[in-house]
Amino acid sequence: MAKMNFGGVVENVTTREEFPLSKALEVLKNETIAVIGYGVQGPGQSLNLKDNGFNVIVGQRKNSKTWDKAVADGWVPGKTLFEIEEACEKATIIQYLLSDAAQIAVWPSVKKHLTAGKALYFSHGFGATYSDRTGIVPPKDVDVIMIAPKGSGTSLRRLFLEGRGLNSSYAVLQDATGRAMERVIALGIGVGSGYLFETTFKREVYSDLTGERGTLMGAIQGIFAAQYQVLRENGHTPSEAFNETVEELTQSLMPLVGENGMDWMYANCSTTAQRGALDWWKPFRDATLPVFKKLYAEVAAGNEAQRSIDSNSKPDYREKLNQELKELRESEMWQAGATVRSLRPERNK
Ligand SMILES: NC(=O)C1=CN([C@@H]2O[C@H](COP(=O)(O)OP(=O)(O)OC[C@H]3O[C@@H](n4cnc5c(N)ncnc54)[C@H](O)[C@@H]3O)[C@@H](O)[C@H]2O)C=CC1
Ligand SMILES: CC(=O)[C@](C)(O)C(=O)O
Ligand SMILES: [Mg+2]
Ligand SMILES: [Mg+2]
Repeated sequence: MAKMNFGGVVENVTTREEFPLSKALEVLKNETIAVIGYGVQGPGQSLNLKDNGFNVIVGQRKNSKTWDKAVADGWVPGKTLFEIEEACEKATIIQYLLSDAAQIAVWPSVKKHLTAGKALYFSHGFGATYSDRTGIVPPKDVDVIMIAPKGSGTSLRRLFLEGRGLNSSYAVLQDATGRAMERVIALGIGVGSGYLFETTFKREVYSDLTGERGTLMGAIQGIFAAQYQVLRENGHTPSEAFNETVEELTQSLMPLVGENGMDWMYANCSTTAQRGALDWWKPFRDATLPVFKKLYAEVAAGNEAQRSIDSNSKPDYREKLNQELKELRESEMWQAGATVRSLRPERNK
């Protein structure tokens, strides 16, 4: 474990240099890892583990779309692909990668197979932190660990194939075997993490729920929609409004931020833009600060978790979500976006 200085605060991190793949393979050489669920994280983590040489099987409901997807991805029924309970029985490490709501419903079937010395692995602090709402209370004689990749399972796989790696946080909630820490770090390296930073289950779920509702997903759509509306109300065309709100950000400016930070992106824009951005970021911060404070309080109170459990446990939750995504897709702004994307020269090759 290395100590790294993050803007003046020293934290524990683990990199592939100090914990190479060879060491991870050694630590887990006698383990059978069962990845339960084949939605978004399941494919990314299981395929990366397999390509890295670990002993991994997949557990998924038969007669489901994702069972077929697992078969198409090369998992073999009866050999490396099983019904959930069968996979849990064979496993020494159970990676519980069902949706957070489904984890509640399936918990009794998984718990049954959590015999002494096994490890229960999550990719989110949700189920165990909000145990009063989820009923997920692991037996005392198993390790309870977490690797939470900080991004979509789709990116986890894509970056792995490019020889890069998404960062993940890790935590140990219960160490029954004395091996929980080496198990979790080895798994973090195995699933293809770029580096690992330390957290707790509670801190992970509070920050993750805040981030996805905030700047990563919710707030960004909100601020896009507000600016687009103002531009349209003032007579700007959809193409102009979309370009000045979204396209320039995703295609030109955000990649620069990702590469070298905000000041570097600013420095690569006009002095006119720099003057304005440096003046206006603070009013935007001040306007949104109360919303972020409210959001965090809702997360900490468990209300966001409860809302997600309630809505995603309904039988038609997928149809409802798809309907809302469709409304977003069919809004003028994102329809304009579809046309803008179709005009990117590389799409016409
Ligand atoms: N989506 C992502 O990229 C990320 C997800 N996570 C966490 O990883 C975990 C897995 O999330 P996702 O991959 O998004 O899950 P998901 O929503 O894609 O669902 C995973 C699987 O659950 C199965 N499933 C749903 N309901 C079921 C039921 N009642 N019985 C049996 N199986 C059922 C689906 O068939 C699917 O294979 C969650 O804890 C999530 O918070 C963490 C980081 C990013
Ligand atoms: C991709 C990710 O890490 C999220 C946004 O937190 C999630 O999918 O839950
Ligand atoms: Mg996340
Ligand atoms: Mg999340």
